[in-house]
Amino acid sequence: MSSGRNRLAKKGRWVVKIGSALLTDDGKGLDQKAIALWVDQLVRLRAEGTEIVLVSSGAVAEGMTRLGWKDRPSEVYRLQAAAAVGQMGLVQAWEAQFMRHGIHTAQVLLTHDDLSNRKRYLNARSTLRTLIELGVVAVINENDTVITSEIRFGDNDTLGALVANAVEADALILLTDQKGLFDADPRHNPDAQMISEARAEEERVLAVAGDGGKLGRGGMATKVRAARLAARSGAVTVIASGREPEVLVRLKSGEALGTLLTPDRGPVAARKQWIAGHLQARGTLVVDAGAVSALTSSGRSLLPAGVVDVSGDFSRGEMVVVADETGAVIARGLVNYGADDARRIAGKPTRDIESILGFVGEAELIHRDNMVLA
Ligand SMILES: Nc1ncnc2c1ncn2[C@@H]1O[C@H](COP(=O)(O)OP(=O)(O)O)[C@@H](O)[C@H]1O
Ligand SMILES: N[C@@H](CCC(=O)OP(=O)(O)O)C(=O)O
Repeated sequence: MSSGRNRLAKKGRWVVKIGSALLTDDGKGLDQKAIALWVDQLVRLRAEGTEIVLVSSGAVAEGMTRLGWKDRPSEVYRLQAAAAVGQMGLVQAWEAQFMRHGIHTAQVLLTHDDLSNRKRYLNARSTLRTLIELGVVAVINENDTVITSEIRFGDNDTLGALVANAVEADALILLTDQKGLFDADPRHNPDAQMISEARAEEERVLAVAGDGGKLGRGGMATKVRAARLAARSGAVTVIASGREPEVLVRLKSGEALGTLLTPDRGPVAARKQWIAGHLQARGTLVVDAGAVSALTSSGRSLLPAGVVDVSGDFSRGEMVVVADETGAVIARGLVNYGADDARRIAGKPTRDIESILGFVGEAELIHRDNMVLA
């Protein structure tokens, strides 16, 4: 088994994204039988220790069916209205199927901005991680009411990748209506061959990926781009057919189904680069010797108690530098509290956060997962 396939066989966290064509049987209405079968598989994976987050498309397609529309409208406001109608059916279908197994689901509607803006990213991340801890399956879709470009291009693949980044998933599984990525679009080239495994960054992989079908979807191009995004936090991506019997369970057992797209870096290195890469530091937290040792020797999160000084003007989710009392930079990370709140809780025990601020966002000022040591 290749090392990428091997990663799928381990316990881990999967983001499973199911596309519109599959969910609605190519626009004919929600395929309840297929949904029941995917849920049975997801429940088995969970029982074996895999954590699952679901990204479900299909709101526009289901809304069109419910409203009796034959053709996908080009007006964005009509697409948004259709999505609002269809989303009702979508969440009902997932909830009913998971309830058969006594598993709670949660509806989460997100935009790409929510996962790019640092503050909202941290908020979405905390909610999703809490749902995972509670054993609830999040059913995520785009918040189509407030977005325009994503709905025009029909792209939940990117959303799946951003979610994979946010929850630090080990794998992003893109279930679609083809067996995988072919070296040419099989709708137009009957001789096209499937690519079983490649690096997400390989040029040829993006070069062969074409657009989607009549439901106005992103096609393979958005899937390959999603794999590249997912690779930023070290996740592997699989593009596979949701119609393949037991596809999820078989992937988990390491079977070489679909196309596996692998990251160039391991999860830790990829994530560190992602945090450090694009952001400018907005402030500095000066920490005492105890905190320096907790961060550098014990790999701990930064608690307010160890902070002796806060400078700069930053908001929750922005990047700050952590320095020791001589000014040497120890780490960088995404801060859980804005500058004013950070100043008020600096030097205080975590248990006092609530009485000082009137709420507790997080116990840490910077969680170790959001921190890169210098
Ligand atoms: N190289 C390729 N290999 C496989 N499918 C391709 C390729 N290029 C384009 N496609 C098209 O991409 C479609 C899947 O993408 P899309 O319709 O957006 O699905 P989903 O709704 O599942 O996201 C396939 O039906 C296929 O026609
Ligand atoms: N969020 C919208 C559009 C998403 C979409 O079409 O994505 P996909 O079918 O996965 O390429 C929906 O639920 O219909």
